[in-house]
Amino acid sequence: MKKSLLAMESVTSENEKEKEKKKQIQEKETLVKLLRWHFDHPNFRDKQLDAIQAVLSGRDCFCLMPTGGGKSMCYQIPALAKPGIVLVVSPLIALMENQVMALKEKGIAAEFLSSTQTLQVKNKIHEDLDSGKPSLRLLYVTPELIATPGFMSKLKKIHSRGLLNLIAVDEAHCISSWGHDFRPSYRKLSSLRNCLPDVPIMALTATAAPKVQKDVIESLCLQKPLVLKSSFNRPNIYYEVRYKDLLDDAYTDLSNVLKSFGDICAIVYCLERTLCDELSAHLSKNGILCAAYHAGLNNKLRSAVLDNWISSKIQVVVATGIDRKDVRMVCHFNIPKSMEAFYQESGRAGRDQMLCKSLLYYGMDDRKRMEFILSKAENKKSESSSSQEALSKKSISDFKLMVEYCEDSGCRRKKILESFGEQVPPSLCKKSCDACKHPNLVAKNLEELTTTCAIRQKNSFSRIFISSQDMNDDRKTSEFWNREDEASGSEEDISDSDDGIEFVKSLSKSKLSTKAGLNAKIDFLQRAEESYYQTKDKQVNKLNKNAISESLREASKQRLSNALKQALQRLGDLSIEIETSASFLEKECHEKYGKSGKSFYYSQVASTVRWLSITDSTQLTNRLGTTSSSFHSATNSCREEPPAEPSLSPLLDQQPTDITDEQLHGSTSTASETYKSASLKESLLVIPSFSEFVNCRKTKNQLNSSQKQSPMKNPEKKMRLQ
Ligand SMILES: Nc1ncnc2c1ncn2[C@@H]1O[C@H](COP(=O)(O)OP(=O)(O)OP(=O)(O)O)[C@@H](O)[C@H]1O
Ligand SMILES: [Mg+2]
Repeated sequence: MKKSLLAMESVTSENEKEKEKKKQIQEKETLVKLLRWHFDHPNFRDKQLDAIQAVLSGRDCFCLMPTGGGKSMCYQIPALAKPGIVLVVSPLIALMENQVMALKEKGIAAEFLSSTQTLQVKNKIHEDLDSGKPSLRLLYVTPELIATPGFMSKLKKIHSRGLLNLIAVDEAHCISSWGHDFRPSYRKLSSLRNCLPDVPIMALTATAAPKVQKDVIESLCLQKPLVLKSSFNRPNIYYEVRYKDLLDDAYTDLSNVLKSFGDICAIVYCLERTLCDELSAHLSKNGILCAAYHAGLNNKLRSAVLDNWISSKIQVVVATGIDRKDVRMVCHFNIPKSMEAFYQESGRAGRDQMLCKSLLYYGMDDRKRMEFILSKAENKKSESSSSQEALSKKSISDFKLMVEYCEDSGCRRKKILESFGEQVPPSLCKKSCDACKHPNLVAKNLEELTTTCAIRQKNSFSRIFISSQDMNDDRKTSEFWNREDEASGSEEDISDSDDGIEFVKSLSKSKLSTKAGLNAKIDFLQRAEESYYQTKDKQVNKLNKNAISESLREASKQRLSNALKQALQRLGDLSIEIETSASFLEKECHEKYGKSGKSFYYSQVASTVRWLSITDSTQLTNRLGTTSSSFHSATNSCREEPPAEPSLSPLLDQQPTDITDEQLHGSTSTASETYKSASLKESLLVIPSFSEFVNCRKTKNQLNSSQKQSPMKNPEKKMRLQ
């Protein structure tokens, strides 16, 4: 009896299992059909289906996938699988706009609510939500909106009608103060579970730090969530670092890189809005279709830039946060503050899985500036609480990892993945970073960087970097004015700014009104700069620090002499007297930049060293022979021509394949640029000081406005006016 009962039970459970299995297969088929029908993708990617099935069954889910891994699909498909609404919380208005636009193009009813919309549009969305049968499937909102009592009661009403299927918290790492992108407003999302207890929550992020993961799960009160993790490797991204201190001009270098890629779509990240604007202006001047995009622009202009970029009318955006799937290159013009931030931003490239490139411009001044900002934050936080102090210590150690990424000669990919705790087999990179592809060149650049910095540290102060001492003076903190603007945005507006900028705000005690116009700001900056240099110059005169000392000149001569020796080894014996030639070259540098200060002088020496490492015998003898007696005998006139411009595999790597690393001594420029620069220019462009730059801009502005004012200068306008 007992036996047969057991047998009966087992038959029943077998049947149930079968039924369950069948149901699952059917459900999977339905979901795949939805994916194919709406998105044209043949199949789900790794872990997507598990995530979708979990939330459809009412379970919470924590979804950790790399950038571009397809996280959005994990909440977009559930929105289509049953009637009702999926609420998506997103930190960036640009991301919301972008996704909503893409969904609408596919005929999917999606909207977003933010302060950027007109009242009319907002009212229409609210009407739909209040109706018995809303047509909306996906509603994107900012975390600030969730926190408003009015909106929360609306959500409760929708839920009471059984229409709220899922809450997806995108970029969920923003909730954690341990993350790279902490947004206090995200903290308010913890009320979601209390107010809407039985609505499944899905947290999505590409941030891998275990502490952040734990924090996200706890803060959102996820209950027994299905935790899904994928590898963070982005095999389609080629990683490269260029060293600003070894380049003649990073602006021009970037401009050349972008031009050499043709009409690709790119994002350039900058630390500050002013730099965004300046860089964008520089690139535009060089014929690159480009625009600045940041929270400082008015809504209309931001939308216009976004539209133009998405519709390919512009090629490059110089941005603080923006998205498109066919981005072929992401450039960081300043070092990011952490590996997480870098991974997230560089990951905006190649979301279509095609080859793409991450290019980081690393500069010592940028590094020092970031270190200063972080240490200032640490000082401030250590005065408040111990948890805050721990946090800022973490920021500093996070930044160290980023510096290692730039200053270490090892595989860049390995560095990224290991910083997220992933085990990396040596075969993983497959030469898809500059350190693996050109180890000798990278090592050489790093060596030169070390020398450059050592000498600079010893002998000069930079005219660009404002040292920590100087930062205590109000007049000298002016370069952070743009951050103050950023913080002045309305709460709901943010979504493109960084909540974690308070420490910078506190630095920026400038007396300048945040509402001041551009010209007022330029005037202010100019006065600040003048006073800065007046004070500095007084100090310098007193201590005679700015003079290019004999010992610095001697060190430069030595450097040039070493570079010359290497050049002669490479080119064969040209019977050049090394010491005399080195003196001649040093004198040239001194004559050109001796009066402009050490940085300029030193940069000219560095440039000459680089030139020596790639020049050919004809160019060398011409430069030395015509003006110096150092060239003693006829040169080997049958020397080979410099190599023809190599054919570039533009996205993966710009180094020529037929030239060894050893031949490319010391240059981070592309081979083509290097050869061009060797043959075309023997002298550096004169770099204007900030004042010169501002004056030139002012004159231009005045000219423009006087042209505008004078009808005679614009006959077309005059005719129209008449
Ligand atoms: N199953 C799939 N098959 C093919 N392509 C897919 C699939 N799922 C998503 N994609 C595509 O992958 C790209 C990246 O997707 P998505 O924007 O969702 O990534 P993400 O993980 O949210 O990245 P990020 O962290 O940068 O926000 C999109 O172009 C999307 O259409
Ligand atoms: Mg995403």
